[in-house]
Amino acid sequence: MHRLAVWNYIYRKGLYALILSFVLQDLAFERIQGDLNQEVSSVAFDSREVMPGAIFVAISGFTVDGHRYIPAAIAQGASVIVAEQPVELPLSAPSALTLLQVQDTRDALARISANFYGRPTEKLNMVGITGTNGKTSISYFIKSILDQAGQSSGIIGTIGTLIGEELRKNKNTTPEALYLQQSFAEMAQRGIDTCVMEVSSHALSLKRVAYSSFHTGIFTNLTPDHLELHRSMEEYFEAKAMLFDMTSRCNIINADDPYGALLIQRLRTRPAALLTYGLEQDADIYADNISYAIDATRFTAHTPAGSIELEVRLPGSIYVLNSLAALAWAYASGIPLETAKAGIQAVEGIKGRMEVVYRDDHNTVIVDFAHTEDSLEKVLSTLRPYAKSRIILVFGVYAAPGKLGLDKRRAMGRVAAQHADFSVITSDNPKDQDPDAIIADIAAAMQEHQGSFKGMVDRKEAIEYALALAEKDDIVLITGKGHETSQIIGTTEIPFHEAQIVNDFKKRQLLNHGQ
Ligand SMILES: CC(=O)N[C@H]1[C@@H](OP(=O)(O)OP(=O)(O)OC[C@H]2O[C@@H](n3ccc(=O)[nH]c3=O)[C@H](O)[C@@H]2O)O[C@H](CO)[C@@H](O)[C@@H]1O[C@H](C)C(=O)N[C@@H](C)C(=O)N[C@H](CCC(=O)O)C(=O)O
Repeated sequence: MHRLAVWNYIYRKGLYALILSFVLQDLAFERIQGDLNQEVSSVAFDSREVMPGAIFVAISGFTVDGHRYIPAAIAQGASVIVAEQPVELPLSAPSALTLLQVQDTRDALARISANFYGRPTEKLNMVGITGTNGKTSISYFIKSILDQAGQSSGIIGTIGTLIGEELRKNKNTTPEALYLQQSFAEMAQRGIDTCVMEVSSHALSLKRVAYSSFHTGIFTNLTPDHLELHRSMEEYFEAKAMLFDMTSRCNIINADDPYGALLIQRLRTRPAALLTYGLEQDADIYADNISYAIDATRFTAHTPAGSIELEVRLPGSIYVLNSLAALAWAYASGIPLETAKAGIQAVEGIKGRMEVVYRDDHNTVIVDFAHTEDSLEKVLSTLRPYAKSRIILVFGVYAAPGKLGLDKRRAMGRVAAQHADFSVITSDNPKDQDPDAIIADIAAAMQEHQGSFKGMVDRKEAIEYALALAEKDDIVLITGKGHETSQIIGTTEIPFHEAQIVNDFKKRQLLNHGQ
């Protein structure tokens, strides 16, 4: 049974008497038809997950209209329908069915889910992290600090939802409101103190985190990404800024980022405390004496509570900044600096973040999540001082529509041509787009900028080609969204494990050389 169904089942069979009017608290309606005093068993926004006695919330989606599935939801046993469009109930609908019309069903889903699970964020120390880059590593650093401090934590983000030792995969970085509230409730029920979560701009715009309360908000930076949803950088910024309307205790902002500086101005007058971090001395938490090596970055971190020497086992200034954000959070939470230091230093590597997946006397192979021109440029320029010879890059551009997609391919091609010594252009979650056409667009941009490259549609073959090409002291860098555990080609999700492909190839290579 789906885990949500199990959870809903527990609620249904448990001590909770969930009366509809209780679940609908603080929700405004445009139309009410039916009984509000009935018991409800569960909440669903997907007809395929409806259980008998469920509230079905119809979402007008980007691909299909959820209102179309109301008859299916009723057939599955839904006893309450929440819609944002006028709805004609099928003649076969039971007379006891309640129909509610609201202005915005995404907003209603968030409110209903929070009420259904007992407003669990009020029982947790909630830390929300937003920004284009750095969210995942900051959440790892904070979790590790909490481990050192002997406090329990849960994580929600790119890696999935981690509750105790159990890691569940998420469809989205920040899941839909229903799944979120369910996870929060589970954390609260298990006595977890702190929930550290990545809050995407999609989640903020699409109200996935509405009616959640956060003690702390952290802002990392803003660079062009997801402009297919937000249309402009201003809109993207305003989406991210929404998190800070929900924070009650502390806002921690990267002062080095221009959008961070803008946010700092805006947050100065808010009741929540404001802490800034950055590489410049005018930030509240800052770093100096930075020394970079491929295995570790060492620096002195300064906080209002004193200074400490830190060693972060990840290359580049970006991880100095991300560890400063975690340090700022520890300082704001009253955690001793030595405990924070131990926590930060205990993080040995982060999946998909400059992750060294293979290293021997000849080569280093690194996998990174970079999938925007800005992050690709950052990763390549971070690695450059460490590269004794060439950087061979394997990359592609994930499916993005129209002009936006074309601009992205051109920009990524330019960055690769300017910063890598050789590139293998390949597929990166092309979804329903033609991978050959994507590669051709990138190749044209690389040619324009005098880059050396080869195009290969099959990502596995592309990785193996780059590995075979690598000579002594070359770094092979594999970037993109496809580093996760699957690729989406057409509508099929294909399992894909880059670290494994690299290690299998290297094993074969060693065997072939008789070693
Ligand atoms: C653009 C976007 O955010 N889309 C999300 C949206 O999809 P959608 O609106 O297209 O949904 P839809 O397929 O049209 O369906 C509409 C409704 O009909 C329902 N339905 C559908 C079929 C059916 O048989 N019965 C039924 O009831 C669906 O459950 C849904 O409620 O609602 C879906 C269900 O909640 C999400 O999974 C989906 O995220 C997709 C997978 C996605 O790729 N989102 C990305 C863009 C995203 O959110 N990214 C951010 C940031 C990532 C990062 O930078 O880290 C994230 O937080 O992940």
